[in-house]
Amino acid sequence: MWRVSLAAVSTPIVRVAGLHKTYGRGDAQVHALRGIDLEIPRGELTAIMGPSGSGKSTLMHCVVGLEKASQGRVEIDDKVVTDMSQRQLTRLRRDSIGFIFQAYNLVPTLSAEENICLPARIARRPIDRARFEAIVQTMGLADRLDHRPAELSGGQQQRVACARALLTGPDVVFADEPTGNLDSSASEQLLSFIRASVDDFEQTVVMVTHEPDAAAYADRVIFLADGTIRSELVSPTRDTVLDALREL
Ligand SMILES: Nc1ncnc2c1ncn2[C@@H]1O[C@H](COP(=O)(O)OP(=O)(O)OP(=O)(O)O)[C@@H](O)[C@H]1O
Repeated sequence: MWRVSLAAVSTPIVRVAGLHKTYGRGDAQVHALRGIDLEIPRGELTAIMGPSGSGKSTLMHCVVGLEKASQGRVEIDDKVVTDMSQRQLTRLRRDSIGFIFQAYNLVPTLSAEENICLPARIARRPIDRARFEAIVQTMGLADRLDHRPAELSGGQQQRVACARALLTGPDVVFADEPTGNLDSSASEQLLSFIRASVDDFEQTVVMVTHEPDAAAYADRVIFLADGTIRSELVSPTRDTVLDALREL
């Protein structure tokens, strides 16, 4: 019997159409995004790559409504983000989206466990203990849960940030250079975990990265240059990513 993956048959979780973002006016105007059309499949890891200034962070910020698009439409799970009020955007980010940023944004006075559980507590959701245990075990954080962020290594702090983003099983997790300041072994651990969360929990993850090794963990890579999508790779390897980057 044919097995069809869920990602292949389901509708995209994120749809972007005709997205433009312009900063400033007159001589100081910058066209950060110049008409982006994009669909992010459910249950996949998508990487976004491109040179510095190509619009990667702007794209991610416009998709989650942290920045207001100048033109165009963004939908997340059929909800039109570009039509939402600030209040609706706050609720969307709280209930449906997980974030992993390079600056880990952990609360310094809270323990690792309290940090991981914080978004669930803010959203007044019960903690799924089985999922918590599974995530903490896979992340190798079980013996660090009582530690405050300052008592953890950079890699451990980033894994706490990752566990925090995944605990509630959000519709989609956005990660902005999640391995940016980790050494190679900490990077591999984190990417393996992100990969496992996609494979085992059908989590959807969108990750901005500069690193071909990190992009090779993805199901597909979108390449940006000068605020437009230049190319796309499915089932990337380090070498095919390097080739695509050279052609940008
Ligand atoms: N708040 C802002 N005001 C003015 N210009 C901005 C602002 N944010 C970004 N830009 C400009 O928009 C363009 C795209 O920036 P963006 O940060 O999205 O690029 P990026 O691909 O994420 O770069 P990097 O890889 O260096 O993080 C750049 O030219 C940048 O200078």
